[in-house]
Amino acid sequence: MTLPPTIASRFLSHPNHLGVVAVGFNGGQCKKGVEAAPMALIESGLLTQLREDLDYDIHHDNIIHYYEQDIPAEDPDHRGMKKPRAVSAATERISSQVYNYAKDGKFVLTLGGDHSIAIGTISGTSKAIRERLGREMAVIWVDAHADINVPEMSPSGNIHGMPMAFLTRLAREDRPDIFGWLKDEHIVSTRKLVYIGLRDVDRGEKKLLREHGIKAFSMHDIDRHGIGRVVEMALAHIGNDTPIHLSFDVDALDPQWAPSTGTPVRGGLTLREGDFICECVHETGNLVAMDLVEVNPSLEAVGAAETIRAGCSLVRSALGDTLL
Ligand SMILES: NC(=[NH2+])NCCC[C@H](N)C(=O)O
Ligand SMILES: [Mn+2]
Ligand SMILES: [Mn+2]
Repeated sequence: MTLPPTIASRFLSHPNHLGVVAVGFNGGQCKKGVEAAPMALIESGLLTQLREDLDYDIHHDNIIHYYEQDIPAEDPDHRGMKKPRAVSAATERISSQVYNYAKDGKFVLTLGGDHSIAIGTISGTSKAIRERLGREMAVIWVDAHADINVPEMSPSGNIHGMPMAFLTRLAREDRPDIFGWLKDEHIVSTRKLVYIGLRDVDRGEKKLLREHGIKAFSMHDIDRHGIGRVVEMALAHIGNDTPIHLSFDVDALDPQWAPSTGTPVRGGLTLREGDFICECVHETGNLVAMDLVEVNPSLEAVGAAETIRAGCSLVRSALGDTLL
């Protein structure tokens, strides 16, 4: 029997080539342990499965990057942000790692790390897609949280709650050592951003989503319409001719499925619903990159193996694994 074809994104020149970036970074929030996720995911066999079961040609430097050389000795708060220089330096480097794979027309899979790393991943694909195809890319952000706080309105100062603000330029900073390296080619339009799974959105974030008309499907919408209809509406908003970057925060899943994460929120997606989102995004043939973030194997230790298994399942689904 031949393997089922993994559909390739029609936007990639090497759709079966997978560039993997293992990002052991935890500086966007305050809990230790999230830096161990890429190692745990890889040790559980994720890359082997992608190679052997799904036929991907894996490009990986076999290094888990911790970006220690990028962490400055002094890193005082700036505009209420914690560790702004460390996060800026790490994400600047991640951005060029992701860009280097994406510019060759490879699919880019990034294993986080906390969600601040999306400042690097999304800016990297966005720039490569602009250069290669002369077009803007869309972002599907699957998360309990909107992660679109402008620094001044963040309740925590944790940058993992802010990446979409910097990526859309709702937050701007000109200092080159604090995200000033983000240029126009890195930016994503608020019209091309869609959220799925939201249930813990800060007051200021709700205001931003409303004011900028950002498309968002909360758990309420999923309860009302069902996951099938919600994914259909999310994809319809993006349109069928736009490359997609999928940023999946494992805390979008209910803690029942993914307890080992830094900011769990009850009332989330089932693992099947999470996988279904990934399967549907894959089926568009437009997916060019995926992030899996916020797996923290040291939290809720009894649930760590389950959380890692859930993460692997999400990645396989997004990369074309099918049930039949
Ligand atoms: N990537 C995450 N898990 N983000 C959680 C963010 C929580 C909260 N909204 C904050 O800004 O601090
Ligand atoms: Mn989250
Ligand atoms: Mn998040």
